[in-house]
Amino acid sequence: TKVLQHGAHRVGKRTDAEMATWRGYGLGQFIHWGVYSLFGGELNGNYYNGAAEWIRSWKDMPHGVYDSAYKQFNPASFNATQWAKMAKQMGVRYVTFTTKHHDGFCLWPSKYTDYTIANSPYKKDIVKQVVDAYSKEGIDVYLYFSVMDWHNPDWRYDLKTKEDSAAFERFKLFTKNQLTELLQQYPQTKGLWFDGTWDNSWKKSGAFTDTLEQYLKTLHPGLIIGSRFRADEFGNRHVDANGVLMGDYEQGWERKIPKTYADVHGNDWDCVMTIPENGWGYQKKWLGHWKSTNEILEMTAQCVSLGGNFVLNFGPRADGTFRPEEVTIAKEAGDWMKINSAAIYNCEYTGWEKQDWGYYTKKTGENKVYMIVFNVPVSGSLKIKPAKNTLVDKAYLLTAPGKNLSLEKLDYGASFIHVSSTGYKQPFVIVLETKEGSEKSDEQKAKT
Ligand SMILES: COc1ccc([C@H]2[C@H](O)[C@H](O)[C@H](C)N2C)cc1
Repeated sequence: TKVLQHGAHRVGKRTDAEMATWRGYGLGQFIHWGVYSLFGGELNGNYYNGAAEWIRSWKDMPHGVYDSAYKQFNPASFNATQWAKMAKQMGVRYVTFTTKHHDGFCLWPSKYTDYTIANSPYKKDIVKQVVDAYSKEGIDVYLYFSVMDWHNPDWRYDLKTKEDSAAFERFKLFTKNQLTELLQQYPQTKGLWFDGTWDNSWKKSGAFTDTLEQYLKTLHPGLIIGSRFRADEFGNRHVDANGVLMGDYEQGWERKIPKTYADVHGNDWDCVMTIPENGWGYQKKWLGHWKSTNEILEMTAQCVSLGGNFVLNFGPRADGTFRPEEVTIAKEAGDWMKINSAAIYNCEYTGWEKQDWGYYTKKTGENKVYMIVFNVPVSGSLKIKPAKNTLVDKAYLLTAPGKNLSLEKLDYGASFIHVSSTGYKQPFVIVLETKEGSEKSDEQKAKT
């Protein structure tokens, strides 16, 4: 391994209480809201076929039109308490909210630029309202912050000239100042979700990113920052030149979910996902497929079964209301979570051999394994194969703890659990209470 000045300063997961809380969230909400929500991916009847929050970069969008649109931002229907209650009902345990996206518009009254909510017709501090309302509902708040800032004249994609470097020095100070005011104004914040850090200018600022991350964690002990923030002194991102993760969790799972446990490399991680195929800000027209509640529940189970969290994005309209599809998904997912969240909250990877019927999760620190069943085979026989030296003491439906299900022993330490093979409209959970021990062979039994 190389000796790095600005590589990872920790190998392996964080072991503190704040990170243990993060690890147990299971389900989160992302919210993208800003000036881009006014356009909803459309201008003069034409639709931008990229992600709606990127519409300023569309060739058909005059920068002047976009950059003056904030003068129309006045969300009359915005009610942070209603947002937080919808999220609470859905069963999310953390929310990540856009304070400033790539367009540079600040949803808090930043002292370091005029391009903020304070100079919009709405005037009031949106970040504060969101932080306060979600914290009041017991949902932890994380703040999304885009380093790349298309509005700030000192932003640079690369550092080619002395002038570039002089401008970027000013930009780095601007960034540090804005992050300082976010942590000081909204101290309930549990972490920062960085974006817009893939350009050469940032990759060439490895030492700065290291110093800044340490400064932020000194300013706010326990702060959680993922692997999208740092660069090492060679411009590596996410993992340093020695292949060690730089950040408190792997933050690369954007609209994709790891296939196997090996893919997560023993890191903490979460997956951030859109309901439509792409697009995070409000889009008037969702192009292509958008996910059903059962698909979203399956992604949630899949992530938790591989030791991660699942974070679903909502893109409210400029007026502060949500699309009917989003309201429905929050309600339906919440109804399922109300009954089944034991299999999601504070659960982790079991290491048992994955079966076709669905996903295993394990309650952290307890001898309880959950089967989250999505695909009942035509036989109605659910095969389970506990890890070595683990026996199943009893099995029962999470919704019927008094009625033990019968386990038919098979060879090689496997068993069948027989359930009805029809009539399922949504996933269900079977609880397996486990104990240490190994299958006694018949002759072993005969001896005792
Ligand atoms: C270059 O491809 C990108 C760049 C940035 C993104 C941004 C989205 O705008 C959204 O904020 C998402 C969380 N982020 C990764 C998505 C794809």
